[in-house]
Amino acid sequence: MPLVAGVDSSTQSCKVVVRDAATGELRRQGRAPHPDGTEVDPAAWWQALETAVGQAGGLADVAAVSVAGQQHGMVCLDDTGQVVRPALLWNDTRSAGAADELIADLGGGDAGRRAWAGAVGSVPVASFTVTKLRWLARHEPQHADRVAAVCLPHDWLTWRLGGAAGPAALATDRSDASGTGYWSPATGDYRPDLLELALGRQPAVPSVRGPAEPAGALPHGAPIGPGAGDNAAAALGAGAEAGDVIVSIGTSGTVFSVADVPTADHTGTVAGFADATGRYLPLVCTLNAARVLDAAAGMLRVDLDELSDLALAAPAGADGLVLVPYLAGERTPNRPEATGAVHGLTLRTATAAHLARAAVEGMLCALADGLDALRAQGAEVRRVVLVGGGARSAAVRAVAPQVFGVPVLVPPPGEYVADGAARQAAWVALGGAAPPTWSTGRTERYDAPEVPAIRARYAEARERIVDQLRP
Ligand SMILES: Nc1ncnc2c1ncn2[C@@H]1O[C@H](COP(=O)(O)OP(=O)(O)O)[C@@H](O)[C@H]1O
Ligand SMILES: O=C(CO)[C@@H](O)[C@H](O)COP(=O)(O)O
Repeated sequence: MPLVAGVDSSTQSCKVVVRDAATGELRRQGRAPHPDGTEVDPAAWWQALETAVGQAGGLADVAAVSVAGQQHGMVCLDDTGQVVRPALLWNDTRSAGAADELIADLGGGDAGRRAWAGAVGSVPVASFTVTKLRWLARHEPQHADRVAAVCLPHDWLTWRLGGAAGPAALATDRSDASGTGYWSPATGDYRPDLLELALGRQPAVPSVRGPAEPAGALPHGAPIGPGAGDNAAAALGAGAEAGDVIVSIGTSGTVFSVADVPTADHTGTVAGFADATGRYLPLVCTLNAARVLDAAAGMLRVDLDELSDLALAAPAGADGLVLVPYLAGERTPNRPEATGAVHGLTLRTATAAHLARAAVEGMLCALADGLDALRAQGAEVRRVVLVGGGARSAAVRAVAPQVFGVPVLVPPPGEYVADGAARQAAWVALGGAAPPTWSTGRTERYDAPEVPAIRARYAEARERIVDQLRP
């Protein structure tokens, strides 16, 4: 049977899987790290992709490949196809003021937010590409003037894989286009007026391909799929069906479900994205997820497994110790300048175990707020499927049902974003109305009685934070 490849160019690393197109059986894989920071030269992603592809045995024998990637990052190209400046990533908060300006431009306040939600399904926050373009126009006019085309990380890698034949060859898919802030999932069209509102003129943008429509070809002729934003690819990789709710704990924390109808939450909490199958992906995103565990482990000078053991040694609720996890500022709630906080320190709670537990609970409470927001948009949350690097933590798996109040299903540890990209590539290679059915293997189920006191105490602490010090 033919082989297919899937790529996940995520915030922290590039992962490549090569799988059997029909069965999904894993044949080869590779990975390479990305540089730290919220501003990255796209050349570093290309280098990591080449390394990871090399480790995975190359692409010469695959029948198709697809690239999934971190959403929203602004990659600007000049008229020769050169990158104008390093990409601003989804977790770069410098464009928070630009988001406010854009909302003001459409009427301000509630009216402005309703106008944006009606136009593109989402209200702009610093993460979205449209706000980064406005920031560029205001702060780096010399760069803004050179922008001939703007695209996203996965679009740029797809284009490079296909030979980079000029900006006109750029292509994307619905899911990633829906995170720009200038494409409407409800109508399937770009909003050139909003693009112009942001940058002052209309640069070229990638053409939006259908869910299994090729976006280019490898040198040996194998098609390159349209790719996807990483969350939409995770939904495809985990085999999510309409109604399933996924929580992904990576650099970002995301809470999303596959829906048959688009959403338009004017509060801005739920982003009304598109998915990778032709449906929709209402999504809540936090800036603080797995790295909260990394930071807690660093503070306690333990590794991630030891952090998990410590957290499980403390009681549920950590005797009232709460960690508010806004270490990178926050997007949901929209507090780009916020910092983290620890509340409830007493002689009893000032232990490593209590702090470890509070870090796990605080991160999960922020995601539980996301579940509530999805419910408010009509999602029925009967159970949660947990994926991402953070799902490897035994403490996260055990505590999640206590905080979420529903059973938690954990598929075997894996690269679900890269798998989703591979499944899309199989769809492109094999054709048909739907992607092939692949098994994700044995899912573990975690049940525990809900402990409402954890979220109640967190809700008390959540508002008591201070903003970052200005240098
Ligand atoms: N055993 C573990 N326990 C807790 N966190 C883990 C474990 N293994 C990996 N991680 C975390 O997973 C994160 C990377 O997850 P991943 O989903 O690959 O992120 P991204 O897609 O944003 O690059 C890292 O921050 C790392 O700390
Ligand atoms: O901004 C979002 C979703 O809107 C993030 O989910 C990014 O897509 C980055 O993802 P990870 O690297 O954390 O997986």
